Order: sequence, then structure tokens, then C-alpha cells
Amino acid sequence: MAGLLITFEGPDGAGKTSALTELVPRLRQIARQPLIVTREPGGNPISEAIRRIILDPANTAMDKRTEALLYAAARRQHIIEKIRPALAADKIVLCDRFVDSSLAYQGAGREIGVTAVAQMNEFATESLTPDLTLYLDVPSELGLQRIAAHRQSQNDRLDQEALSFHQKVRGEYLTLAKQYPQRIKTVDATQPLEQVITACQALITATYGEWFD
Ligand SMILES: Nc1ncnc2c1ncn2[C@@H]1O[C@H](COP(=O)(O)OP(=O)(O)OP(=O)(O)O)[C@@H](O)[C@H]1O
Ligand SMILES: Cc1cn([C@H]2C[C@H](O)[C@@H](COP(=O)(O)O)O2)c(=O)[nH]c1=O
Repeated sequence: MAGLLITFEGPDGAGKTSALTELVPRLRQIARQPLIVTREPGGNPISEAIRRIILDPANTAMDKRTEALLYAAARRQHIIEKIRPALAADKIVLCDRFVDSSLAYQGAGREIGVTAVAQMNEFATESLTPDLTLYLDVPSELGLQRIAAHRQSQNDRLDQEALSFHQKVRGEYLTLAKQYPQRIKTVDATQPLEQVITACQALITATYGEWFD
């Protein structure tokens, strides 16, 4: 498949959404192909509906494997409806979270096991793998502090997890970054936001310069 798939990963509060908001218009100015931005879970009506179920703080009874299956189901629909058609049309796709989130949150955080969650996602994605993943790294304490300081609405079900859950998530991200150094590039997200954005843009254009002016 043609196109370019770039994913953004990180613990809660790392700043992916903030960085993407600024980065997208900058990249659009220099991109040689159309660029779309999307997110997981979500990105299309069915997957956004699944997102609301997964993150609803009222759903305290949700089993951890049910949760993992719902993320994979949302991902499947997202790939079929949005990501694959965009890649087939040679577009640049920036995606806020992808399979690595399931490995870190469900595999490690929920302790289902990274191998089991990877296998389930192989089925869902038919092995679609990002060309590049930018991992925004922050200590869990800082990520949670940022969310507590800024978020006005009620926290979602995952934000409410204990610090130890978020530490397991971060630990797995760091392991994945070591395991796949060609694909996963780490950005120090404790830096001021402008520096995080600059670092993301530099990594993208250094790795895939032929896609940008
Ligand atoms: N580099 C930064 N320095 C200081 N504050 C930041 C930085 N990046 C983001 N923030 C703040 O932290 C909060 C969380 O940021 P954001 O929502 O972008 O993170 P996220 O990675 O998308 O988190 P989540 O996965 O929980 O949605 C926001 O209020 C944002 O203003
Ligand atoms: C894709 C995906 C996400 N999660 C978690 C991570 C976050 O806590 C929420 C999504 O919220 P955000 O505002 O988009 O960061 O869902 C997960 O546990 N597993 C996944 O596969």
C-alpha cells in the first residue's frame, strides 16, 4: 500500500493532542501529498461510538478483555473506513494512538499480556504497521499532573486509574521503543510544547523528507 502512516503515542497527558493541533497546519504547508489527521479510538462514527462506551466512567463493570476487544474493533473499523482508503490514495495519515496504545495499556497496564494483545491486533489490522511512530515520553506523575491541572470535564475511565497502572503503561512504551528503534522515535515531552512540536516535525521530515518540501 502507498501513503504514509505516522502515529503519535504516549502516556495520558504527554501532550499528543496539543502537539498535533500545532503540527498539522505546519506540516500541511510543506506536504507534497494531502494530509489527514485522525485518532483512536475513534476517527469515524462507529469507532467514536465505541470510544464513548470504552471511556464512559460509568462502565466500571467492563472486563479487561472486553475493553481490549473493543479497542481492536474500533481500530478495525477505523482502518477499513478511513486509514486504508487514505493510504491507497497516497495521503499522509497522522493518527493519535494506534496498536502500541493497546500493547501498553491493555497488554501491560491491564496485565493481559503484550503477546496476547498483539495477536488480537494482528487479526484486527491484518498487520498494518505505522511507517513511523513518535513516542512522546513523560513520567507518569507529570502526565497525570497536567491532566489534573487542565482538564475541566470529568476524567475518563482510564485517567482515573492508579499511578501504578500508568507506570506500567509507560514502562511498556519504553520497552517498545527499545525493541523497534527504526520505527519508534522518542521525543522528550517534558520540554515546553513548542520544543516538542519542533522535535516532532524534525523527526518526520528527517525520516520522510521526500514527502515534504
Ligand atoms: N509540553 C507541555 N508542557 C506543558 N503542558 C503541556 C505540554 N503539552 C501538553 N500540555 C498540557 O497538558 C494537558 C494534556 O495535554 P494533551 O491533552 O495534549 O495530552 P494527550 O497526550 O493528548 O493526553 P490524553 O492522552 O490524556 O488525551 C493539556 O492541558 C496541555 O495544555
Ligand atoms: C487507542 C487506545 C487508547 N487507550 C486509552 C488511552 C487513553 O487513556 C484513552 C484515549 O484517550 P485519548 O484522549 O485519545 O488519549 O484510551 C487504550 O487503553 N488502548 C488503546 O488501544
